[in-house]
Amino acid sequence: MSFNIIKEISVCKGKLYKLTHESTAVKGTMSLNLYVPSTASKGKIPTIYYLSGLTCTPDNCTEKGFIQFQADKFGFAVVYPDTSPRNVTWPEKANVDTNNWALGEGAGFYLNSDKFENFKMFDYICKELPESLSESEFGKTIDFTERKSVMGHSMGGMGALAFYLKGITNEISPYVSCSAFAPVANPTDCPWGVDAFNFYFKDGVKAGESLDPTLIIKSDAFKGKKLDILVTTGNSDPFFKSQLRTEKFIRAVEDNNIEGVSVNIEDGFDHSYFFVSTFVPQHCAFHAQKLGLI
Ligand SMILES: N[C@@H](CCC(=O)N[C@@H](CSC=O)C(=O)NCC(=O)O)C(=O)O
Repeated sequence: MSFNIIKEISVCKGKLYKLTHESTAVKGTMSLNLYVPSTASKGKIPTIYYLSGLTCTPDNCTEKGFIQFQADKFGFAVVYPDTSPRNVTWPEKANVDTNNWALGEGAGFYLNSDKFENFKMFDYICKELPESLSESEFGKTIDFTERKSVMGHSMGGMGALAFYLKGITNEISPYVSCSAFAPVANPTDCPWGVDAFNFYFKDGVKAGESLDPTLIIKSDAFKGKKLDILVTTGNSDPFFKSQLRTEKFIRAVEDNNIEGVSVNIEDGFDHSYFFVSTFVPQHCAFHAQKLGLI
């Protein structure tokens, strides 16, 4: 077994596994949570990967997202990865401000840094993690690699959108569907994204363009495409104007005549897990339908 089971917890009708494993991509020990639902289905159980936001560990959404109820209802497994490598030894000359919660640990931005060797979260989430999870290791047969969808919040919403779109163009193994809560939708044009790309890439923001959902979706490769994306953002989110750039994403979708992308701006909701958990049932039903579970 390549994963250490730190804890097995009864949650809803299924089991939550708190896991660690040694990652080659990030050159260190990574933590994650896995929820295995109660489903009695004979076929393989599909998987939703949940990508968290800035400052999160695998536990934030596990404890406050209430996805487990939906996983039992529809019959999917949920993988909650960490948001960065941990216990990083920074090069002295990098002069990293470890008090900045939007960079470094907890803020891996789902990219492959060419400045810091541990920060290869793109490779870790898209390749190493699904390929390392063995389908029969956790008591049921789970499809971690093919019948899979991706969901994320904020920085993780950016990751979810970028990964899904890169799957469509066959740069990585594809996801069936994508949903995002308050995603950082145009990171090359907001302070979190600009700071992160300048921090992680030698070429700064230019190198970040290939991970920017708004820039990807407005490219010729997506003209007139039919996609399966659901985005929900609250208009009382304190980051709505300064960081999320939802309106730029909507315009890119419209300008490129893309179908199958729903963006809902919900009145009065903020950026917290009160907001996320409110819309989790809707997002899970969307994925369940696309994954053929309903
Ligand atoms: N410094 C604050 C704010 C950090 C914050 O709001 N993080 C969000 C994601 S923001 C974009 O990626 C989050 O998910 N926080 C965790 C939670 O459980 O709410 C702080 O440290 O709270």
